[in-house]
Amino acid sequence: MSEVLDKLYEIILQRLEKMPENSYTAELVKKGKGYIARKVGEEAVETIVASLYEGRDRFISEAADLMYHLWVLMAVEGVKPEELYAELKRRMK
Ligand SMILES: N=c1c2ncn([C@@H]3O[C@H](COP(=O)(O)OP(=O)(O)OP(=O)(O)O)[C@@H](O)[C@H]3O)c2ncn1[C@@H]1O[C@H](COP(=O)(O)O)[C@@H](O)[C@H]1O
Repeated sequence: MSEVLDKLYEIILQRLEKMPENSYTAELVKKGKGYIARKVGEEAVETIVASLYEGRDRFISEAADLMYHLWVLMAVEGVKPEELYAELKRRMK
C-alpha cells in the first residue's frame, strides 16, 4: 500500500530482532512501550506546534518523526501496516 512505510516497518522489525548498538529504534525499545507511547504523544504535540507556528518544512519534519514513532509502537504492539491499511480501507466511503 505504501512502499516507504512498508520498508520502514521492515527495517524497524529487523532492529527489534537484532537490537544493534547504534540503533535509535533499539534504544527506544529498551526503554519500553510506555516510553515509546509517550514519544508518540510528544511528537504529536510537536507536529501541532509546527502546524500552527513553524511553517511547512518543520511540519513535514515533525509529521515524519510522528509517523516513525507510531510505526515503532505498532511493531512493539505486533500490529502490521496491512492491518492499519485494512482498517482505513474499511472506513473509506
Ligand atoms: N525514520 C526514522 C526516524 N525519524 C526520527 N527518528 C529519530 O527520532 C528522534 C526524534 O527526535 P527527538 O528530538 O524527539 O528525540 P531525541 O531527543 O533524539 O531522543 P529522546 O531522548 O527524546 O528519545 C531523533 O533522534 C531522530 O533521529 C528516526 N530514527 C530512525 N528512523 C528510521 O528508522 C530506521 C532504523 O533506524 P535506527 O534504529 O537508528 O538504525 C532507519 O532506517 C531510519 O530511517
